[in-house]
Amino acid sequence: MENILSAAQMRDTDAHTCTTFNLSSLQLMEQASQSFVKAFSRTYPERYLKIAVYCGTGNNGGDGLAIARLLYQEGYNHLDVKIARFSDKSSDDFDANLVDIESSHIPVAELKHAAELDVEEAELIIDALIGSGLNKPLEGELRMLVEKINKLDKVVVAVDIPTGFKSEGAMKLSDTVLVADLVISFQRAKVNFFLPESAGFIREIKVVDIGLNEHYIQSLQTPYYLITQKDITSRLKRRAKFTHKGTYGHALIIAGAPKTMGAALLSAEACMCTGAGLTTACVPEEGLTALNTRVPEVMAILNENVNEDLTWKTYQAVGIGPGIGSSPESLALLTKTLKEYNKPVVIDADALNLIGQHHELMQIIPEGSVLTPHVKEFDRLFGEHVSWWDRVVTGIDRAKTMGCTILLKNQYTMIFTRDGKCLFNPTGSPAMASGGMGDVLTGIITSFIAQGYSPEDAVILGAYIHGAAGEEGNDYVVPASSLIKRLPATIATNYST
Ligand SMILES: NC(=O)C1=CN([C@@H]2O[C@H](COP(=O)(O)OP(=O)(O)OC[C@H]3O[C@@H](n4cnc5c(N)ncnc54)[C@H](OP(=O)(O)O)[C@@H]3O)[C@@H](O)[C@H]2O)[C@@H](O)CC1
Ligand SMILES: Nc1ncnc2c1ncn2[C@@H]1O[C@H](COP(=O)(O)OP(=O)(O)O)[C@@H](O)[C@H]1O
Ligand SMILES: [K+]
Repeated sequence: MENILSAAQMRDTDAHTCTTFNLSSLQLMEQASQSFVKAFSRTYPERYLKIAVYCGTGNNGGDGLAIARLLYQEGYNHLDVKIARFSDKSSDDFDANLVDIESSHIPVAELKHAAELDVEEAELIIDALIGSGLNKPLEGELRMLVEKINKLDKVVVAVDIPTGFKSEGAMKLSDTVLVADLVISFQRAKVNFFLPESAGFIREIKVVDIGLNEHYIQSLQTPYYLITQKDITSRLKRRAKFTHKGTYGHALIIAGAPKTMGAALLSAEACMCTGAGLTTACVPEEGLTALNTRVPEVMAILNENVNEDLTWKTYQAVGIGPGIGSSPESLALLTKTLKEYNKPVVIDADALNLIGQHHELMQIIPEGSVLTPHVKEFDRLFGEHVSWWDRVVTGIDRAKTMGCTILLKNQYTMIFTRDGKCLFNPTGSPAMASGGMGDVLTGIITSFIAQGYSPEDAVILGAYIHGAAGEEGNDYVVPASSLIKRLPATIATNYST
């Protein structure tokens, strides 16, 4: 997994890299600027583009000056630099790059006040006003300048971080940020890039290697990690020769009510398609014909017969919740499951809402269980939150105190682990934003647990494979039932070779 660093850790890495690689900070700035220019010219290869580079007077501004010089050398000759000099302070590396640019052919203008910005002829603006050095919300002249640039409606490419955007900590949609079409960010994505509030400020992100000391970065402690494909290939086990259905576990999916049988069908079919050796669905009698017709591979237990027909030790994994509703019978079935199945349970949807209404059930959730809320279910369980950052804080805390893995669904689904980490899943697509998708995820995770993966590994694999299957084909929308059909192939392509 890739660890995600705070702004302070990035600064620390910057200094450490200079020492260990025997580089000056100015040389590191040059490296960072070269990496930016390489990525920029791939995205915007037209050399006739009119570009304005807006620079602050810190190191982000220093990068901006070096980038302007390098772009000019690359043939981007319709380019000018505007320096927002709203204070007397400037960094040494900014000053050094200013000397270089002043001896070039690039026009440089200094703005002492935001009001001095009149017309902007450039089609594209490079934002090098402030990066990771933001120390308070934008105010005064800089805020006015950013608001003015936002109104120009130009294409904006941010250096490292958009001006005004915090690397970490709670964000508000009302914050003033220079809205970026593209952020070319240095070495690591920043935590807040993965939270939904960023959508209002950032359209696309590219992370470029600027040659920081990776060995050192990986030694840094952080709760935030990004899951990579390697984490999946290293976890997924092949189906070996001579194995049989008994090798891959028996999963029980407790789901569905007369009017929401689809949830049970989706969840049970996803469980089967993810590779559980056997899948049984516990459903109401009204759903039996649908189940037998739609997924003949899946066996059934009827809700009304659980007391006679259900033997817990038959099942290596249990998932409960999709479409069970909130009836007293569902509450009783949930309570029975949590009390009697003394191994981890995958708890989703209505089961989470029932726990939200009957908080005493929290106490009997088996150790190591998996909770898979979407945002509303998360808030019903743990209280209202005003920002996604606050949910991250709560998720980390609750997963530790409950001894459970909590998966909070989103574009970048967050997985809170029992040892206090927050893992971001990179796969998935807005094509997946349609009903039934979460029911499929429950089936997938339950299936991986039945096959012998630890609950945490099952959640990591489940979130990644679910998202990867949703991305395939780049479709406008992926109905949940179509995603299920892709699962066997998606899993196969993620095996290590
Ligand atoms: N780490 C790395 O790996 C590498 C980092 N590099 C680059 O360095 C960047 C970080 O540079 P940095 O630390 O100098 O901070 P930076 O973003 O220029 O901002 C500081 C300036 O902003 C000002 N300021 C702050 N908040 C403000 C506000 N609300 N409103 C108004 N002003 C405000 C602050 O003023 P002050 O508050 O101190 O008066 C100061 O002048 C990083 O993003 C990357 O681009 C690469 O070159 C090499 C590798
Ligand atoms: N924009 C998106 N990007 C990535 N994944 C998404 C997106 N929208 C939805 N999903 C995924 O689809 C699933 C939706 O789950 P949920 O809201 O519980 O659906 P339902 O209750 O209809 O089954 C989650 O796993 C979520 O991560
Ligand atoms: K910036």
